[in-house]
Amino acid sequence: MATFLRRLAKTAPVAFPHVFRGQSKSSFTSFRVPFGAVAAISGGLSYLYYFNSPSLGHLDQINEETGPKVALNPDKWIEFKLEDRAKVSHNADLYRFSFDTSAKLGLYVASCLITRAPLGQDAEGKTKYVIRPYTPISDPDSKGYFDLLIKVYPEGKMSQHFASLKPGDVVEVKGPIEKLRYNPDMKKEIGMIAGGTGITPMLQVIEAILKNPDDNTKSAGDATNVAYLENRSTTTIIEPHPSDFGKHVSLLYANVTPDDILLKQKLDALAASHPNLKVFYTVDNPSETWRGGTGYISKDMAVKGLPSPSDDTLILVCGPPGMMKHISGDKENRSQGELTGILKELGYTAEMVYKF
Ligand SMILES: Cc1cc2nc3c(=O)[nH]c(=O)nc-3n(C[C@H](O)[C@H](O)[C@H](O)COP(=O)(O)OP(=O)(O)OC[C@H]3O[C@@H](n4cnc5c(N)ncnc54)[C@H](O)[C@@H]3O)c2cc1C
Repeated sequence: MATFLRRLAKTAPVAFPHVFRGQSKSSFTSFRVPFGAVAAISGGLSYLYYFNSPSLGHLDQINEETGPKVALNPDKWIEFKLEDRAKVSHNADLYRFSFDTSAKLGLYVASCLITRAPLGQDAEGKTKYVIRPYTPISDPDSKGYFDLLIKVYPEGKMSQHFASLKPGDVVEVKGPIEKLRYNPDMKKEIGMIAGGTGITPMLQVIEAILKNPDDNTKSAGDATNVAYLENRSTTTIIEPHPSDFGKHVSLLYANVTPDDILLKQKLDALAASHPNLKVFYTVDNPSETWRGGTGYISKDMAVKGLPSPSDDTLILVCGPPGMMKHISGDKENRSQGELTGILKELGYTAEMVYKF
């Protein structure tokens, strides 16, 4: 685990006087990865649930006869142990959870999971829970661990719960929750628009497209995506899946300030080592040295940065409600909702757009 943190530290542009909450047995290394501070994604799943009858499963309930050994169960809450955590920015933390090292998490690209935490008791003395979805940023093929990157809200019920966790604590998780099911033969041109923590599902898709199926270092036990990226961006020639070969991916990523950009160094290194990936950043409040775009994602940015409307184009959108309204219209309950906003005005159709 210390290796994980050390490697992650090396990707950081600036050393940061870290504050690790809680007590860790590991010897942490200071690091900082800029992280988006745009309001967290909200949507159909991002509301408060209260449950009174917990149905808790355990990792030993994995059924090895039904297929590959996976840790997640869509019908049971499973306890996952927090292995380690690290401060990523002024308001975001990276959490690594561990499980049976011979099992995969059971996530596919792109999906999320739901977490729940006890939140007091109801009038009858039964436990109430807060439930929130999160999108792991670790490789779905990794065995024995998964990583969550979570922005902390001062009054946020679940993010404050995460902020209080220390290694050894457990979190109850259920999933996967199906979102877009990516497959290499889907579309040739992939465009992405993300705001703040909306980058997390995009990372899953980007990594799936750029992934080399023969490269075993990707699933090495102690390697995060970030650490793996560091290795492969300097020493490894990437051979994409045949159907992903030549696929173009362009990402427009909006944040409030340059320091809020999540995993910028990782995205930059991926783009530098993969000519078929283009990343464009825009921020509301640029610094004096900022060289990216300024302001909300505009029609002009979309025209220049995204693949044109076509049957072979897919545009993925994920961000806070205001951004979704501006870009594509928000989701409605659990459906995609009507396509509106600048994507509609630019000639994209509902079939060409997926809202996370
Ligand atoms: C599919 C999906 C995937 C997601 N993946 C991620 C991820 O990978 N990482 C991540 O960080 N987030 C992710 N999110 C967002 C996440 O689910 C939570 O919404 C987020 O962490 C905030 O939850 P919370 O309980 O901490 O905050 P909440 O308690 O829901 O509060 C959120 C904010 O609203 C404010 N607020 C709360 N109640 C009120 C009120 N009554 N009036 C005014 N303001 C109020 C709070 O002060 C806080 O600022 C995802 C969301 C979705 C839908």
